[in-house]
Amino acid sequence: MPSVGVCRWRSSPLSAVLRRSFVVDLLPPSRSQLCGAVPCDFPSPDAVGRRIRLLKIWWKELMVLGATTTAASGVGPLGPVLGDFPFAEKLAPPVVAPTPPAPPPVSPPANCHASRGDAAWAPPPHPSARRARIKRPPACLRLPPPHHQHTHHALPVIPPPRPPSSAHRPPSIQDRRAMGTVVDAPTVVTENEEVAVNMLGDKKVTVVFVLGGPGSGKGTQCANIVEHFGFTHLSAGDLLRAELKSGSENGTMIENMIKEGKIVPSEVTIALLKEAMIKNDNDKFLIDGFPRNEENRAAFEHVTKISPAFVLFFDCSEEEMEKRLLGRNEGRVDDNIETIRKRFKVFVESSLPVIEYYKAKDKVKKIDAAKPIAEVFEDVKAIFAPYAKTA
Ligand SMILES: Nc1ncnc2c1ncn2[C@@H]1O[C@H](COP(=O)(O)OP(=O)(O)O)[C@@H](O)[C@H]1O
Ligand SMILES: Nc1ccn([C@H]2C[C@H](O)[C@@H](COP(=O)(O)OP(=O)(O)O)O2)c(=O)n1
Repeated sequence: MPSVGVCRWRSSPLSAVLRRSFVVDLLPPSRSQLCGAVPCDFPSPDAVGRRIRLLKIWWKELMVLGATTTAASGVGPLGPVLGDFPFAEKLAPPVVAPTPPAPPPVSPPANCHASRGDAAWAPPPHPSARRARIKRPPACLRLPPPHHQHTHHALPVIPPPRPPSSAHRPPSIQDRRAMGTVVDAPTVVTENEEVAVNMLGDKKVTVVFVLGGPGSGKGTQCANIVEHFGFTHLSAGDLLRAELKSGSENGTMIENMIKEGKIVPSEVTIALLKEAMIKNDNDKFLIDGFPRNEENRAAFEHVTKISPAFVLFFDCSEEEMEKRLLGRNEGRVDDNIETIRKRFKVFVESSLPVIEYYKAKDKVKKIDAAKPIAEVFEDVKAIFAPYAKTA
């Protein structure tokens, strides 16, 4: 049994939309493997059904991880709280079959160019991973390429995005563990949806996602875009830092995630972004540093029904980004060499797949961000020309 499960209902002050969350925290050492929240918004009977389904899947994953359900922090044991789940039938813990013995080592297929020692190759999943709800791509395509330091970020060889269908979900925790990737972000089970209406209340919005590695110059160029093209800049990192300083109940969790270079649960970041967009009169937003993983992306689409006009991707070598971050001098707790390396790893493993997702939709505009600031902005300007202010 790896850890103690803590479960509670709580009201989120962050957003009227994410009113209630079913929160499950695993204490160390499993905290880094699984920590997150299933947003439970109940606008319609359909949505209730879907949430219950998601909750069941999540519950099973917890059980498979072997979480015990002991009460901790005075918030109550998992079972009784699940029993209180409004609208839900009782969610009995699934019977978990004993894990079969590990299969003998398998060599990569002849037509797979990666070698066994290569992170790009993964053996077929252990039978315990058979619960996967998605059709798995060929093993040799499953992982991003190995993480080399000081290299440009060629987009990883990953399977093309799944077609939008409620039958397809991001890989489960077991899938990711079977793949051998680090589960660096909490998992919210979300569905791929293509329901963009781009409306926030009665305002139609244009959103551009600004992505790139830490220190690639996203914030610097966003300031230029704001000045020349009338967008409002929303940095996910800045919003999270402001939230932690505000003394919010999520403050400690956010601080720890940032210090560790990890990605904060989507519901927190999305609520902050949504609130900021609603409060602002502008209808054109640069969302900087988000979505940082597939969970961020799918949850944002699900909650906001907003799809980006395009994704601005700042491509830069790690060597250059590291130099810039170490010279940034903004007093950030995560601009130290140890956390920087972790952030690079998270970027390659979790953020590049998001860029790949949008690339397949022909929505990525890639910029060579290694050039001097003014030259980078020349390239950015060409992309934003259609949004030139007409005053
Ligand atoms: N093209 C560039 N060339 C050199 N330094 C840059 C460039 N763009 C940004 N910087 C500097 O690098 C550091 C990181 O830039 P920043 O915009 O904060 O990156 P990000 O928002 O992507 O983390 C800052 O100190 C910034 O002044
Ligand atoms: N979508 C996001 C964006 C940022 N964060 C957290 C984790 C990131 O390492 C920190 C800092 O992000 P920020 O975008 O400000 O900084 P860098 O691009 O890494 O320089 O915030 C997050 O958890 N989720």
